[in-house]
Amino acid sequence: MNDHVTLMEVGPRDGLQGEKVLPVATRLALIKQLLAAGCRHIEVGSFVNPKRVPQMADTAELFPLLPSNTPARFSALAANSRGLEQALTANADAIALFTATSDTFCQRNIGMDSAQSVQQFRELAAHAQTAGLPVRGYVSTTIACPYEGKTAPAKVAKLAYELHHSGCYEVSLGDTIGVGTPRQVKAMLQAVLSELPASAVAVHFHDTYGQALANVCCALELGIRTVDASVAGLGGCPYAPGASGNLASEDLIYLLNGLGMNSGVDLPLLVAAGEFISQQLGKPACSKVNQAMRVSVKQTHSDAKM
Ligand SMILES: CC(C)(COP(=O)([O-])OP(=O)([O-])OC[C@H]1O[C@@H](n2cnc3c(N)ncnc32)[C@H](O)[C@@H]1OP(=O)([O-])[O-])[C@@H](O)C(=O)NCCC(=O)NCCSC(=O)C[C@@](C)(O)CC(=O)[O-]
Repeated sequence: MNDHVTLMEVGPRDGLQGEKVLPVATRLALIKQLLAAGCRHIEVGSFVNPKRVPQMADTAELFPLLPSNTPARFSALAANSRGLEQALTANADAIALFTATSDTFCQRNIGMDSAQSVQQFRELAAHAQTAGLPVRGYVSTTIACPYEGKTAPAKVAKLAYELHHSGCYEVSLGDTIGVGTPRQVKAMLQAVLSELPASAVAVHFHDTYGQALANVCCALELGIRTVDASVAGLGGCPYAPGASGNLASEDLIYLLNGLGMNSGVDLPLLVAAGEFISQQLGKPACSKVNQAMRVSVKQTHSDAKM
């Protein structure tokens, strides 16, 4: 059994896109802390319409400031050909492209239906590969859509197959509004794994109903070894009403450590990164691990006073 699990740290993109606008220097400081904690796959930002997602407006300024002497891979999300050109100019290490099972969600998010977005996806993926840029694909609303309801697993499998065959090295399956439970997630993943090898699949859970870690266990049992998560549990798609933050990276690493699985990520340093960004946002970190550690630190301090 392969005991290594890759954390795809999406906090600087998926996490921060749903929070208040932060300066580039703060986004950079977060990324440096994530690097120090051992994160090696970081989605740094997105190249989209800044009027629609102002939190990601300065991603082009952020890229040249990233450390160059690191084994980490810095990726960016793009929603159209202009975004792809920006990612190429920025020398991103990889590009993340996006589609969803739901026409309404696609329309609200990128102004086209699912079939049109797949067509655009193929064109962008071909262009990126010609330019030597690895492509990661997202399929959103894999369990349910906030506008259209439940998603059939066969629909997810068909889309995942199409993205994989358009050249994605990996397809990340998003439970965008975090409603899935392990039974539904298992059915969806089994459908996808009948078309794609587990090595080409990642999972991306939001934690709206507290099911994200249970769903990760389900994915691990099925052989999937890449998990997206966001430091401090930040985030959520601005076009998915009701979606709460992503699975917190700290909680994921705590789980993996407990299972004896290696991620290469240092939990205390990751917790520090979560505390840092939460302070910048003026709110407590959503991660259970951060909350537990704050309580135990307070307890130690009050014990010391006695
Ligand atoms: C797709 C677009 C860009 C189409 O953009 P549009 O606004 O729908 O229409 P447009 O193509 O006519 O462009 C309108 C304006 O945007 C500008 N524009 C257009 N493209 C760019 C660009 N790349 N960079 C900078 N500016 C751009 C363009 O120049 C124009 O400027 P104006 O004339 O009004 O001044 C837009 O709909 C958009 O930005 N959507 C936001 C998409 C987004 O970031 N969604 C959140 C990420 S997806 C997600 O979170 C889910 C995921 C991946 O995490 C997985 C999961 O949880 O399931």
